[in-house]
Amino acid sequence: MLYSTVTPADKRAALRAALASGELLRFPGAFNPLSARLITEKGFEGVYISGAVISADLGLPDIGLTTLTEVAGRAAQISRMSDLPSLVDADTGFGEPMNVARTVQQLEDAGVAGLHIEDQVNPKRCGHLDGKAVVDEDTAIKRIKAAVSARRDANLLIMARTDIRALDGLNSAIDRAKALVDAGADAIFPEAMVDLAEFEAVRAAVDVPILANMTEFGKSELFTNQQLADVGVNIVIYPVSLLRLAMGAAERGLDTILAEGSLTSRVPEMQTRARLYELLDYQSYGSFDTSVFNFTLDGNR
Ligand SMILES: C[C@](O)(C(=O)O)[C@H](CC(=O)O)C(=O)O
Ligand SMILES: [Mg+2]
Repeated sequence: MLYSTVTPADKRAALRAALASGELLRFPGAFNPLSARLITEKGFEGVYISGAVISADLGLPDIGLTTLTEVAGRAAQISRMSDLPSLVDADTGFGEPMNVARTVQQLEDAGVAGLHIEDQVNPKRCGHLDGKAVVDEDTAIKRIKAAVSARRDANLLIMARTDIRALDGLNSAIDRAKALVDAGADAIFPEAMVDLAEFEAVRAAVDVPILANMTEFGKSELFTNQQLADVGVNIVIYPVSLLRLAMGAAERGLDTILAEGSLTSRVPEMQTRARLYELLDYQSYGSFDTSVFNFTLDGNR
């Protein structure tokens, strides 16, 4: 009821322990706080907070227009809805290394268990689009060093994302990943890997957990959990998937009103009122005030 029963510090410790187990951790992207509850209830290991989703939610393209305040605010709203650890997309860190340091502290205060900072230039773009550009190694390292030195909880997971694969190939991605680990990164997000062999090569090159981004309509094939686990991937994200599913359903629903003059034919696809209330744990609020949950849905359609 109301909020997570686990403190951010405990979630960070739990994420560290889960990563140490070597099991593949599945982090679907929550497109709002309520969807984080669904992810939690279904038994996933973590919640991803996507920059692409936060941007899209505001009707903006994912090109670095969102502010640290907006991202930290959304990260806090989503993180507090779940007992699971959350991993937030900190894009390029919102500025120079000094800004990266502030970003880390703000996101830490928002209650996330980890965050990733990428080596793209600004304006950035989705890692699965063509025409990206990355900063030089020295700048990328400075971002990660700033992030590591700024955290107050040693368990906050600082993940370095490199977008260099799409520009300079796999060997450059491996070199950069190693340099970022040497700079203090706790984990690596090798963006836009094209096949499993590439994940395997990154896995072999670094000694820290690695993440696979199973975003749809991108450069990577959508590998199964088993395939990813077999090549030693530690975290898989489905960053925009729930938003895509929900928006697909919303669009079909709007078309149905236009075509049929009613949504009756779509009702079987909808989450019911009873299921929504269950997810909200509505009934528990009666423990504060017995007049809050004193109805049944028996008379409802
Ligand atoms: C993971 C990602 O950074 C995100 O913001 O969710 C995006 C996802 C996407 O745009 O499909 C990415 O750059 O891969
Ligand atoms: Mg992103």
